Amino acid sequence: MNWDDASDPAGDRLVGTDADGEDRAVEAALRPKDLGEFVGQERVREQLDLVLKAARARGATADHVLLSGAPGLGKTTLSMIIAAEMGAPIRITSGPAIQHAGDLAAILSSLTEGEVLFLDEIHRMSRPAEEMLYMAMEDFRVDVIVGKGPGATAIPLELPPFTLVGATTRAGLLPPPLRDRFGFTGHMEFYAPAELQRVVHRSARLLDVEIADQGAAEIAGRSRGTPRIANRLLRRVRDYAQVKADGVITREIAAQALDVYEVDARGLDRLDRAVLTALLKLFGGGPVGLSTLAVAVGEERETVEEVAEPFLVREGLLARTPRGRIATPAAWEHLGLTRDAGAAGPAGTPPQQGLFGG
Ligand SMILES: Nc1ncnc2c1ncn2[C@@H]1O[C@H](COP(=O)(O)OP(=O)(O)OP(=O)(O)O)[C@@H](O)[C@H]1O
Repeated sequence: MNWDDASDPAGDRLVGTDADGEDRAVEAALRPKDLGEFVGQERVREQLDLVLKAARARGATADHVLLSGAPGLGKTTLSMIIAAEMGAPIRITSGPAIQHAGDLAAILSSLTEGEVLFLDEIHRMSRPAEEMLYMAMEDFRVDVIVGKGPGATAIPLELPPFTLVGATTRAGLLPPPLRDRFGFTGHMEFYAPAELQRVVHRSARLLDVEIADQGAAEIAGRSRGTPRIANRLLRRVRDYAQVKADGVITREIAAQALDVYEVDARGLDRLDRAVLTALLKLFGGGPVGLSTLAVAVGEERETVEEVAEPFLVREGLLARTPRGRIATPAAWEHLGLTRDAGAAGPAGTPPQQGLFGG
């Protein structure tokens, strides 16, 4: 799975990790503004706090920072916090937007002293731009090439000191020379339910929504460890609470609302459950090949592999083995099936363990 393949084939999913238009509109209002407000990620927060405090004490520009982690965990938010804590402006761009070294030169040469440059999906920059970035990060200088062929000349351009904040879904995707030029690397983890509960409470307060502790816990438990999803589910639950109740989000209201939206107690949506149900009911828990599984749920191979499976694997419900996909005991338990009953299938499909796994 390629986390960074932002073209999510099931992009309108309530539990999708990429930001949609509505997310973007609301996220600006929900972003924590300083490290104190930023929930969770204790280790990264503490380390970053030291880096920034030390830079401020020296009156220097902060070291370059690399943030790695899945989408929606708060990398953009943290980069804005870094700028705010340093009292510096921030410029936001992304790897795919920088296709030519010239694009990067234009951005770099217009930075002001101390400015934070946030480069999202930094691993998707073009190679020439990447090489230009090495020198810019290390020496605050770039060589702008003028002309072509034997007559081409490199004109050195001095840059003001700046802080690069790079974000990537996996630090391992970066070439070592780039990775080594960051003074600090923070790995963002998925959030624990209690942390997400705090995110939900905070967002509810900002959105002026009344929510009970158990209501926030119910949303948090279904948010797949991701604040972006928690905030999105909160908005849908708020709609439900307004239309079907008195606007207050209790545990029951949150559970009913998310059942309507087909996000189950563990955060699986319709697609995840379809994959798991097919694996259990039609193939006796596997092993079964990806293509067969995809046909069984009427989806593209890529959709099953890139959209549904990563979370199922992370949750320990499905395993990818050389012989095919297999369900774990937790999958049977989650769907309330037993091996024999499950393998019999809903419409009397014969058990198929022998055929597929044995
Ligand atoms: N630690 C946190 N505390 C409170 N809210 C958070 C936290 N992390 C993220 N959020 C909220 O989650 C939403 C998504 O965060 P953000 O855009 O920073 O994620 P991201 O990692 O940059 O995602 P992407 O990689 O897709 O750009 C924002 O609305 C932000 O307010």
